[in-house]
Amino acid sequence: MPHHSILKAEHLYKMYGQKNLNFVQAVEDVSLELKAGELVMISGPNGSGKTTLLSLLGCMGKPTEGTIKILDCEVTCLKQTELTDFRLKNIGFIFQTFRLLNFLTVLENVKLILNLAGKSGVAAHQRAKFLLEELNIVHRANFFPPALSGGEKQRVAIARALANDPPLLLADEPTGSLDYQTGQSVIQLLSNVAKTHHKAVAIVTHDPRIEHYADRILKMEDGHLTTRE
Ligand SMILES: Nc1ncnc2c1ncn2[C@@H]1O[C@H](COP(=O)(O)OP(=O)(O)OP(=O)(O)O)[C@@H](O)[C@H]1O
Repeated sequence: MPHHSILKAEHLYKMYGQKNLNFVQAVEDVSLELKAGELVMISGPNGSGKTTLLSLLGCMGKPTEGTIKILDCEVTCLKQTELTDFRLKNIGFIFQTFRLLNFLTVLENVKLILNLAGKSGVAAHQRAKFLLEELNIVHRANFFPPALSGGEKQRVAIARALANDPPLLLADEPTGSLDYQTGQSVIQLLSNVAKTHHKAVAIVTHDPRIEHYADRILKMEDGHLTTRE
């Protein structure tokens, strides 16, 4: 069962462009809450604002209006430098295209996130190894990403997202580049992560298989959430 609140967004708006000039209201009056231990799916047609909403929740972009609280921090009030540090420690991101660094090994990709958060040496090495073991990909620790399959890359990306033990995981079409079976196992993994690691996991996706694992399904249309919280 879901537990305490991890994220609370209230009356979010995001406008691109300027009024009367290539103006797009991508997110309009969205309020939602994400709790520890739950997997929430955000679905909706192309252009309905899903990715924009996810980027606001992940503090990658500032809302035009509205507030976001993650744990006890009002993130919409943080300065850019504070936000970078906050994101590193509190939010794990998973993308359709994995976004691994091809010139680093699998182990180094995970260690880098730990290093950026101030953890280094043996502790960082052991933590990265532990996560790769947990995600069943430790046998590829010294490989470079281009040598991995899509499913293997996504496992590494999930290990990296978990590196600093963030309470919030955000995934944008995490199965979009994977075949059916691999996609299925990645979804199971994310569901497991929500339950066993007590993370709040939000997934933007068109993949109907995720519905089965979702504790809640939020639907977007024209920038609005059509399912009320
Ligand atoms: N950087 C940007 N500048 C201007 N308009 C943008 C920008 N990013 C997104 N938009 C517009 O905002 C609206 C919402 O886009 P968004 O990518 O959030 O939708 P989506 O639901 O994720 O779509 P898809 O399912 O196709 O990925 C669209 O009309 C899009 O064209």
